[in-house]
Amino acid sequence: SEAQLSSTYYDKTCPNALATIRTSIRTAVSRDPRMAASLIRLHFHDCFVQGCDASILLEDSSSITSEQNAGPNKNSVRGYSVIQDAKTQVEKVCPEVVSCADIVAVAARDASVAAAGPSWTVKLGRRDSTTASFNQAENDIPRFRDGLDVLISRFASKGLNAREMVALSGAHTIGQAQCFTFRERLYSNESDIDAGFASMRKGSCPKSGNDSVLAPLDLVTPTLFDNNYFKNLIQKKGLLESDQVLFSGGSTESIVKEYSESSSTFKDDFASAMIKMGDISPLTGSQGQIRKFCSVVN
Ligand code: HEM
Ligand SMILES: [Ca+2]
Ligand SMILES: [Ca+2]
Repeated sequence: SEAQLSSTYYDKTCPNALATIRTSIRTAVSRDPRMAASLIRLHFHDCFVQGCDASILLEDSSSITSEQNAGPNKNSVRGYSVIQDAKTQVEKVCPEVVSCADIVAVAARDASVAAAGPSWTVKLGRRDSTTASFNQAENDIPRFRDGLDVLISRFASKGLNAREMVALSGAHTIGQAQCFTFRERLYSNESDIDAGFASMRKGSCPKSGNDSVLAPLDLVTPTLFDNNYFKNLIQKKGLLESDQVLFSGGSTESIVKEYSESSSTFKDDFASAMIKMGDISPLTGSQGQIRKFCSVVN
């Protein structure tokens, strides 16, 4: 008899929670448009490690080995301070009521809306962990060199099917990636990369050069949450190997094609899949705690 998340969870205890978070996220995205992408990714990397429990926000301490230093996160995940800023505003109106985990989930939705992506009703009532798992962050978060079968099984182990995985990967319709994440794909003489696209990207990502130079994950509409990501894949212009592998002769090709032809199908499925991802093993009831500061256990 586990407690369920509910969209009305704070209606009585903090009626202004959602409006307060929204204002905070809108301000952050208007200052730095890329933050919309970064906040969606932050929720993903939280939920894939111990569930959606704000474990990713905990910093190193005597009792915590931070997930922030794990391979997929280090010098890569952004937005920690944006979440803390929203938490600070929420604490002013309702101290010690709203979890950091819920703020991350709401921020991801508000970020999607800010980038002209879909909206959805966020379920609430997650509590914050008192632990983090560096090892799970190393082992469970998908990697950019993963093949299709590995990707499918990683998502399956979190309760998400292949169609949901393809929809969620559509988050790469916005945001940026560093050179080291796609360099091998550019120089490996693969047949599944468009030659013109490869030579364009080689310009700013030479064989031996600055690893951290950025390129847009969607070359056509990098700040707009649309279905162009899927059109790119059909043209062999996916940036990461883990992007292109979704349209490379495997079982997910028909889903990519479907999303490339219907923006509304993609957006509806993305919203549903984000709700399902937000449901990954939440702490509820008396489990965990409501942190006072998102980066430390009370
Ligand atoms: C399918 C497996 C996935 C892999 C292997 C993957 C990998 C990556 C990598 C390597 C980057 C660039 C990081 C960097 O260069 O610092 C990135 C960026 C990003 N990822 Fe994913 N990702 C996956 C799925 C997802 C999902 C499910 C979401 C969200 C629902 C997501 C959202 C994003 C966003 C929005 C960015 C851009 C972030 C920014 O600009 O700050 N990704 N991803
Ligand atoms: Ca987590
Ligand atoms: Ca786009």
